[in-house]
Amino acid sequence: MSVLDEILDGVRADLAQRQEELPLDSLKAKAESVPAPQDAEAALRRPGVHVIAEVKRASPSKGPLATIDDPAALARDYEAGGATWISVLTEGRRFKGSLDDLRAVHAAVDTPLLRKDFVVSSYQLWEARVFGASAVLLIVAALSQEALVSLVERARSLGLTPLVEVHDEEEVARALDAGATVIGVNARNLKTLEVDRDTFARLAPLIPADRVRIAESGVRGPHDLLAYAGAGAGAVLVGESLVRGRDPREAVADLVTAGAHPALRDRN
Ligand SMILES: O=C(O)c1ccccc1NCC(=O)[C@H](O)[C@H](O)COP(=O)(O)O
Repeated sequence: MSVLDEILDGVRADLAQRQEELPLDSLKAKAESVPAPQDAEAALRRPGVHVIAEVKRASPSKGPLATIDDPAALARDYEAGGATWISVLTEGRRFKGSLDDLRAVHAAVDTPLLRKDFVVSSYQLWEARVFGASAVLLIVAALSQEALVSLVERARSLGLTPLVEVHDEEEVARALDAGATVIGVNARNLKTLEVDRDTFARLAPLIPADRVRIAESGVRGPHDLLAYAGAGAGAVLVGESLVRGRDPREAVADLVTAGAHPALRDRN
């Protein structure tokens, strides 16, 4: 069984429990009192190469990364550093995240939030909406094409920006067929968990320039942002190097400064 399959088994079990505790109709009723999400895609379409900073405690590839007792404080640092989006991992078993983290971060910052999880059901989109996300991750490798198309449409109908994640040529074609306008190329191979930063340069030419192209994983500092930008990235998604670093605000600010270089400004 692949790592992704193992993660998905746990996600489905946890989801079934939450659905039992709070039926979909009750969840939908909660959404009525939550303000509309921000236009997260528009934020990424402003000039420059954007930084998506991730609240990430642990991962299947590295195990524990950082304690993060106060995700809201970390998110405030990311916002002060100039992050365009903040990604909040909500998967509990392997990444040690939670919807409570998303709620806490939402209460603390104005920056658009990405619910970073393994979405397999529209129930999770409603959760994302209720807990304050403006965007959701949809991983092509985790979904049938029918489910992907349906979740992209449903996310948009809830005002959420779908970030559709791909790992190879076939998945790029599936993302485009599903109508994805924000596409993330994850350099982390979900079978081996190895990071190959060249994946973005290989796949980016297959993604039309009118889509937002996000380079995910393996960003260690401004030099990696600039390399991804040179290959066509409009944004980078960064987790480990920020949560393990000495000063997350400064680390985000350094990336944001690199992404705002005049040579990169008019590319989006
Ligand atoms: O990070 C992992 O080990 C991982 C394993 C299996 C599926 C997804 C995984 N990571 C999710 C991510 O996409 C990253 O958290 C994100 O791109 C940030 O990457 P990094 O800056 O390398 O922490």
